[in-house]
Amino acid sequence: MPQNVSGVSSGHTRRREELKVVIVGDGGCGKTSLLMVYTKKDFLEKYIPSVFEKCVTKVRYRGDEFRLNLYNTAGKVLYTHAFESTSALTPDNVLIKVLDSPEVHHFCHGLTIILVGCKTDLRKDKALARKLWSSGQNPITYIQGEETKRKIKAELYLECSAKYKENVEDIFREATKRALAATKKSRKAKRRNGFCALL
Ligand SMILES: Nc1nc2c(ncn2[C@@H]2O[C@H](COP(=O)(O)OP(=O)(O)OP(=O)(O)O)[C@@H](O)[C@H]2O)c(=O)[nH]1
Repeated sequence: MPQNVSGVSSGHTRRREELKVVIVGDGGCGKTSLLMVYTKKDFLEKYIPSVFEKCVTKVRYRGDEFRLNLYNTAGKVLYTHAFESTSALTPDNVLIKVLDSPEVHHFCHGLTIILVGCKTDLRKDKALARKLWSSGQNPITYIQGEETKRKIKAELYLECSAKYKENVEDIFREATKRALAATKKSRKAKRRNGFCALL
């Protein structure tokens, strides 16, 4: 979610971009860990259910620096959208939860959605796989993740393991890239609309 603020940099007045990323997903699916590893390079094994939190970090993209406002929502209530790639959660559940999520409607209406499959390392966990099989379930595959992305009209499906710090940076780089592209698009549309209104 892009926002603009004025800033002064290197003696020149220039527009500094602020971007907003809201993370929603099931309780315990790994949202806080994803944020902690990205912002503090720190992974906690212990599960502490979170309440709504905000943190701010800076990100560099194509030589420019942007402010990333990161919002972590409480999973118990139910964008980057996260789900655990090995949980009982099926892609259809994701679809329903995403579309029904008040956070999505409140924060992300009309904006870029990235679906994230978390804890991919657990796909290799044999004990967990047995547990899932015994209840007739399977870990979610990459293909299922991609299908869900199409269903929910997300722009992108990415997978990560916060525990092993795999693909974490990529998620926020993609979020930055796509938020910037969305800003550009909406500015163009506004300019077009403004021109029409004057006529
Ligand atoms: N194996 C593995 N465990 C993870 C990973 N990411 C998070 N966990 C564990 O999963 C548990 C829940 O992670 P959180 O990041 O707190 O989950 P959350 O989505 O923020 O949960 P809520 O605060 O309830 O919304 C913790 O015990 C983490 O250590 C991962 O990539 N791999």
